[in-house]
Amino acid sequence: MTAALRLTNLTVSYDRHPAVHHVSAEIPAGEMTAIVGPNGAGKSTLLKALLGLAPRIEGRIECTAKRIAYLPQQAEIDRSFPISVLDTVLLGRWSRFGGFGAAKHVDLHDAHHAIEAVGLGGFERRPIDTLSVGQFQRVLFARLLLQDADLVLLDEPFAAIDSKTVADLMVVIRRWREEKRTVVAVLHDFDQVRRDFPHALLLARELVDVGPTSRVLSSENLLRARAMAEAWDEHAGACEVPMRLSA
Ligand SMILES: Nc1ncnc2c1ncn2[C@@H]1O[C@H](COP(=O)(O)OP(=O)(O)OP(=O)(O)O)[C@@H](O)[C@H]1O
Repeated sequence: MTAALRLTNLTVSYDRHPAVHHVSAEIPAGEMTAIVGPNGAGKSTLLKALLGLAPRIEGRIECTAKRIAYLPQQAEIDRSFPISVLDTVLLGRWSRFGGFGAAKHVDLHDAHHAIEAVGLGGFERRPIDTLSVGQFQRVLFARLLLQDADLVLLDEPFAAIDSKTVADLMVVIRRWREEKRTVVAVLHDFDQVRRDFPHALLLARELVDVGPTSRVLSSENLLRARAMAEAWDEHAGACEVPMRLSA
């Protein structure tokens, strides 16, 4: 197995309180991996650490991907400003045309294509604050398509999304896999994970298991994850390196 991501003894903390603790794991390249675990298990924090967005990271993250795309939870996105569907999707190319550059013909072509691919043809001029949650999630997927990343990180992509939209967006995710891109998604629906994601990482602040989904989501592991999450001391401090006494 080629690893897209290798985590070694990764600890991520907020204000010196660890949210993810001593995690070592490999995520296979070109595969679909689900990150699962109870509420507050550290799943979103782990994704943010992979992007370098977490405040304090110890341990090691090795990543073979050149381009990473990230879909945050919808609740974290402010869509109250007046920007159209097309312009939002074009932001996926922002790193190529820069803050003051104009989108090229090819970018516009790809944006229209991506909007069609997520089933939103005809919505190009609609302001994003007029869209339903499911329609807006389609827009965000179209933006991911434009990013052309080899590692795609999705944080709860299907929260509050109906089954038709989930099915349509799963088509996009499966296509990424066929194109040998690596997909890592935080998910809560175990049935969906068992059905669609061959690999899983079960987190309860610490790693419970990582590997084939059928093994990782065993009832023993799920019970263990729940017990570990319930026993976690929210106020625990960061591990201190023992002070060495000099003679
Ligand atoms: N910005 C932050 N500042 C301080 N603590 C935070 C911050 N973000 C998350 N935490 C804490 O880190 C812990 C892990 O949170 P995280 O959001 O990573 O869990 P999660 O597994 O994604 O949860 P959920 O399934 O509920 O979305 C929680 O105790 C949370 O309160």
